[in-house]
Amino acid sequence: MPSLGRLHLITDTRPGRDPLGVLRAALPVARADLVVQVRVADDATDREAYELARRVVEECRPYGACCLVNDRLHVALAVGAAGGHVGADDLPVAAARHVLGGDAVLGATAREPATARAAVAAGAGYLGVGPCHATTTKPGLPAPIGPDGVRAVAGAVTVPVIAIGGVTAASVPALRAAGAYGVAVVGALSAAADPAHATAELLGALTC
Ligand SMILES: Cc1ncc(COP(=O)(O)OP(=O)(O)O)c(N)n1
Ligand SMILES: Cc1ncsc1CCOP(=O)(O)O
Ligand SMILES: [Mg+2]
Repeated sequence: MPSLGRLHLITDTRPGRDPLGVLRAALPVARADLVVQVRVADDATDREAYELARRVVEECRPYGACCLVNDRLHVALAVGAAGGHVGADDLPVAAARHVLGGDAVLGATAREPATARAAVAAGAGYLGVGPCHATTTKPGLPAPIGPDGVRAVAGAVTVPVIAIGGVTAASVPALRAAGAYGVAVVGALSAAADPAHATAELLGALTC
């Protein structure tokens, strides 16, 4: 199985955003280093999630980039995505692994070492850890854990840790130094004036 990409682009489907446009800008720059997580609003229909995920899988294929689907694992299976990501309000990790099968990529959200270890024991292949920094992208999140929180989780598991929440190219070095394997971003690419350039900056920070 190819190694997990280090830059996770999470789709931004809020009004005024252009998730496929951002993806088309990022793909030629990041290629197989890119993981695209299809994330739609909670009130989006399954059909809307399916149509977006289907197009993301098609766009990713020529570049060898990996497409994951957030929360809706039946959509992941339906479009032939590489896997999915689950958190506390979604299927439990063991159930998600059962649904996706042993070879799929499965990520789980964790903020603390104990939950991180439990998620890995239940079948998670990577962990999304955060919020690392303040973000307005998702309301109602707990307080940011910062690089120290990332260090605590990364020290407790052997699977890749993907730092999420308010991540910018400027914050990547400290997160990497804390043990993050990669980062997941919404706003850093979706709100960028030049998403291709922003992708190159994030990748540069991740690989130096
Ligand atoms: C890489 C990554 N990490 C964390 C999350 C958050 O997942 P979750 O806690 O289930 O929240 P929602 O994204 O479903 O609102 C993620 N999606 N990706
Ligand atoms: C879905 C999610 N879970 C924790 S932070 C976050 C949103 C991250 O978005 P941004 O990169 O714009 O801060
Ligand atoms: Mg979720």
